[in-house]
Amino acid sequence: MTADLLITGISQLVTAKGSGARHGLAMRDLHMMERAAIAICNGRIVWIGKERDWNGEALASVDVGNRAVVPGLIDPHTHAVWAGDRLDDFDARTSGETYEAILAAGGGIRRTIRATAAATKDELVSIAEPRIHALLRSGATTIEVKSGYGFTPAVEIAMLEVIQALDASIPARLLPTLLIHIPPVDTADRIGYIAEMCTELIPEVARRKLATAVDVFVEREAWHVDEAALLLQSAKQHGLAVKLHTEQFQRIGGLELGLRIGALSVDHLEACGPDQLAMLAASSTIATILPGVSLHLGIPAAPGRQLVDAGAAVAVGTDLNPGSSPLFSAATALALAARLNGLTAQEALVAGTVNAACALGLEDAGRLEMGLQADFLVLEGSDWRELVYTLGTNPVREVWIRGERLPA
Ligand SMILES: N=CN[C@@H](CCC(=O)O)C(=O)O
Ligand SMILES: [Fe+3]
Ligand SMILES: [Zn+2]
Repeated sequence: MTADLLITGISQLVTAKGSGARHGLAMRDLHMMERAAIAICNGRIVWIGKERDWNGEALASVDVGNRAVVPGLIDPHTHAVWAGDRLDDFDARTSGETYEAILAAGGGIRRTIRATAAATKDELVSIAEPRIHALLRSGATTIEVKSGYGFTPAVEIAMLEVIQALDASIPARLLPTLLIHIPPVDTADRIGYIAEMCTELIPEVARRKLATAVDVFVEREAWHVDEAALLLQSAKQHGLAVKLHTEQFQRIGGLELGLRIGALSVDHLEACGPDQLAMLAASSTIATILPGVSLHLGIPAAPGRQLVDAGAAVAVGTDLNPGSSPLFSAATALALAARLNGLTAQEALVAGTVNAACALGLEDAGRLEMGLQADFLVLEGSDWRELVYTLGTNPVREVWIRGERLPA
């Protein structure tokens, strides 16, 4: 066999094997190979095995110096494109105000919507670029990015075009989601707004392939279940996958709607109750938990441990956004999931790789296997568990995408 490149000096190569989401305790089934090597051709993995078993020819080789290698992480939930800041909200919250009260008073997400509408597309690209780079440096080689700070169809489309432009200029793969975030303040306008989304925005997004999924925020201060159902049904009619932000603060039926409608994922789940665990476990919907939100807002952590024990397929994301989770590291999201949500290191790695890929409808990502794209991380240490153990510094030494190392 001839390869373009052979990666050697791998102390441990750790990956889930085989496609599909891992449910429950199967989230601990990782495959570990010591003193491994990876052969790459045209950006794809053509061989993985023990270094001593390689008998092909490689045009070049790189010795990673006795370090652990894991698949590139998948961040399945971010709002990385926004303008302005939420520092005044942060001041208010650290002085005792709640996130929901700030939102109800016209601040919070609405403040970011005003700032984002006032920015040009070029400005949004240049503000968001360093954020995506931070996620990439932290190990995320595939990143979902939501719109949702646009509000009007024109600005939502502009946000999705910004994500498209970022995707073209950054080596990470970006997956765009149309987020129908919050309703107009005036109750009387809600029905008209939903109609506009269903007849104008969603069809245009589907026609122009500007997003692969539609997400709706179900919450007392956002959309109610019957409203979300209309929006998500329209998404499905137009061939788009669906997702929900749900059970963040209140239980108002969003999770049940998500399962009924066949959502790819239900995200947040901080308020998910014990009676909902089995329902989620019996479904193919991924439970995406976002520990940065619990840390930043001081709200209860989603019951990650209970979800896994009940048999659900759990994914972890940063939820990078200015209001509820200014978390710029996918590796730290895994580290927090172990501390706040009770996942083991093994479960956290599966949650941040294969299961996160499934939350985005991707079958071909989050694993190191022959035939798949060579997206992987070389860690600083020789024991892969440092990825989930480390806090406050980057455990990721090198990020490789399509068989190429990103410049440091
Ligand atoms: N929960 C609603 N949406 C975002 C927060 C957006 C914001 O506060 O700007 C979230 O995922 O938490
Ligand atoms: Fe969120
Ligand atoms: Zn979110």
